[in-house]
Parts: sequence; structure tokens; C-alpha cells
Amino acid sequence: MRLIAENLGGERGGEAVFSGLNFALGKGQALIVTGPNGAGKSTLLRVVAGLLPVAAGRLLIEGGAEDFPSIASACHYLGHQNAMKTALSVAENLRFWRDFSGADFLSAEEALAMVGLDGIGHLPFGYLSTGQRRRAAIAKLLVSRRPLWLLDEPTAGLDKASEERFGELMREHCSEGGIIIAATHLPLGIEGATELRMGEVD
Ligand SMILES: Nc1ncnc2c1ncn2[C@@H]1O[C@H](COP(=O)(O)OP(=O)(O)OP(=O)(O)O)[C@@H](O)[C@H]1O
Repeated sequence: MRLIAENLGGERGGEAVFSGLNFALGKGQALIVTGPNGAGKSTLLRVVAGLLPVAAGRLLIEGGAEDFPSIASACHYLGHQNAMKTALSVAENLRFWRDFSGADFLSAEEALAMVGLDGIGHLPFGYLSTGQRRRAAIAKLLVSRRPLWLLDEPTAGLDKASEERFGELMREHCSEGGIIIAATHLPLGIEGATELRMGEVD
């Protein structure tokens, strides 16, 4: 599977935020999107996820159409918000996302263990600390198999150990043929990733 952007443009509120972006990502490749606040990193991720329309150019996936007829069906989108219900337990939230996303992978309990949150699945999500909430949201990536991970500031609020653990999960995803696009202000520890700098004047 390859994800290709050709002359891609995105806009917010009718105003162009970026234009003329080109990239092609094959199995196992990662793209790190950097740039100052307001450069359009989140907008790009939302366009790729299908949450905002493509304003110019095109985005396509090649290969894997039988399993993933659209980019949206191939991706996990981890935005700034964790997208978890505070009144439901952590495990209930993960089971919801597992059912919603399909292609079961790890159980809620197994996924929580992978982010170092074993034994807290029964707690309401709202009881968790900021970093624990982010880790539980990261566990969503592991309850169903989707090849394309779109990550917006994924390590914001994580302690050092959790940051390193997540680095390992991302490297594992790539080594299994997954693709990652991550917007970040912090190093993520993915070797060999390509960097896309947004908001810079040539
Ligand atoms: N809903 C909206 N309506 C209009 N403009 C918006 C909307 N959301 C974002 N913008 C504008 O789009 C531009 C790009 O925002 P975006 O969130 O993509 O930047 P970013 O690079 O992710 O920034 P940060 O590093 O602060 O997260 C900004 O100028 C922002 O003000």
C-alpha cells in the first residue's frame, strides 16, 4: 500500500492554509510534519483522514483497495482530543473503538498493558491523569489493525518512559509494514523518517 499526495492543498474557513504538497509513503515509512504554530500540520492530518475536504490536488492510496476502499478506512486518527467518553470505563471506550474500527487486533486489556496501564481498565476514563489519558488514547491504535496512523502531537503530556514506549510501538508498526504521518514539535524517535516542514517560505 502507498499513500500519495500530489500538489495537495488544504483550507480552513475558506482560506488556503497550505498548497502544493507532494509526498509518497510506502509500507514501513514515516513522515514527520513539523513547523510553527498555525502552519497547517493539524489541517494536513485532518485532510488525509477525510475530516476536511481536499481543497486542491489529490490524495490517493495505491494497493490494498480490497481491504481498504478509502484512506479513511485505512487510518487511525489520533487528534489533539483523545476522543474517549469520560463516564465510560477505559476498557469500555477501547471496546467501542475496536467495534467501530473493525479488524480486531489486541484486546482492550492487552492494549492497555502495551502502554503500561495494566489493571486500570475498569476505571472511568475521567479519573485518569492527563498523561494516562493520552496513553489510553494511544491504546486505541492497538485494538484494531489499520495500516495508516495519523498522529497529531501524539506524545504531548507523556512522561519520558511513556514517550520511549510509544517510540517502540511506532517503530514496530513501521517494521510490520505500517505507515505513519505524525505532526509534532518534539523528536519522536522514528529512525529514517522523512521530515516535511510546513509554513516555511522558500
Ligand atoms: N475551524 C477553523 N476555522 C478557520 N480557521 C481555522 C480553523 N481551524 C484552524 N484554523 C486556522 O488554520 C491555520 C492552521 O491551523 P492548524 O491547526 O492546522 O495549525 P498547526 O500547524 O497544527 O498548529 P499547532 O502547532 O499550533 O498545533 C491557523 O491559522 C488556524 O488559525
